[in-house]
Amino acid sequence: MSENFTFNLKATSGKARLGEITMPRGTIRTPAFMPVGTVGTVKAMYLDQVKEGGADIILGNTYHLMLRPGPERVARLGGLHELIRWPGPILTDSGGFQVMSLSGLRKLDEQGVTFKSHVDGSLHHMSPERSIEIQGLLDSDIQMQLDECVALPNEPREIERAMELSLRWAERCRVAFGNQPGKAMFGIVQGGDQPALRIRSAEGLKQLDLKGYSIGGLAVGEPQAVMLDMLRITLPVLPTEKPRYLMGVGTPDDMLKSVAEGIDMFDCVMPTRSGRHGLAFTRRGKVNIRNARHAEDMRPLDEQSSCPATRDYSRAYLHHLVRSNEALGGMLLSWNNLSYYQELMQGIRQAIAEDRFEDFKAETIEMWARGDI
Ligand SMILES: CNc1nc2cc(C(N)=O)ccc2[nH]1
Repeated sequence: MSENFTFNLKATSGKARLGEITMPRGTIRTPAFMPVGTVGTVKAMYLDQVKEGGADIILGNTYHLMLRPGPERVARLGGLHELIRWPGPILTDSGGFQVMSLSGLRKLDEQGVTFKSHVDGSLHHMSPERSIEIQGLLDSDIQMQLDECVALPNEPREIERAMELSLRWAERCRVAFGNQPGKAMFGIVQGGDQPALRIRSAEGLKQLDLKGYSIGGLAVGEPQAVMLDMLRITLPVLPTEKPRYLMGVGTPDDMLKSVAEGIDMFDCVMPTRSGRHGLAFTRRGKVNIRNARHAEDMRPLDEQSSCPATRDYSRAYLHHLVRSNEALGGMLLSWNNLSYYQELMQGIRQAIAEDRFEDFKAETIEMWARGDI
């Protein structure tokens, strides 16, 4: 534990980095995968399971929490950690991405965004300052600047406009965040698939001397090769002694290749969302448990796993639960998938510690290439 936010780079293997973020609420082993706790719950999971499964930190979505239960109410109830009973670090996004993807966006200008709630149609305005205020009311440990993330492909002029606006909002968020020793505010690099804009965004954020840097504006429809190219362009510009967080990513393949470029933190709804839809992630690839071929297969997903959902339940039973739309189906597969994601992150950290990450990456991708088993 530390009364401050510190990042300790412990080892490298190529460009892959092994590190630790220490904060008052706990230590985050990096590379880290952050389960998404959208509205104060990692869907279909008990947070004890999330913790025991290896997660050091979870993510909360500001957009959802500001609409329900509301930031002032969460503050009255003692903050998000108290409310949801998660004692470890929580990272909150700014709300910007989901305002633009989920709400009825009404207006976006220099001051911020005005939008209609997808819950009850009520009108809301969020400025950079209000986003930081909300994240403070939630008692968030790592807070994100408000930014504008544009979809790809897109016009370079539009990408540039959104990137420059996000840079100005980063400065306003930095001022609004002030000085909170045990907490951090991360800037978000934008710039789409335009190398010069990515560099300008990263250079601009570096001037703000932030505690960490997110790579935004990716995993929004572009090919994986474009995403990786943007990492190769952006990461060398950022300070090596600060953590880098790739937002919304991703599949095991995405994460392995992004760690190889120097990413330290990930978040993605993939393991939980796909678990609820019957897709299991295992060491030997994906298993679509809805497929009829599992109907009488009494093998577990992986008898060698330490996760009860993976080791103790037959595919036949999982198939039955998912086909019957039973809640337990999504619960067991979410548990399996998060367990696999954390097992993968632990394998990544161990491989970097032993300077054999490239081999680990190749072996893991090859195991996956064999596909459904
Ligand atoms: C699922 N893909 C994804 N891309 C993201 C980009 C951002 C961003 N702020 O640029 C946030 C969340 C994101 N999720």
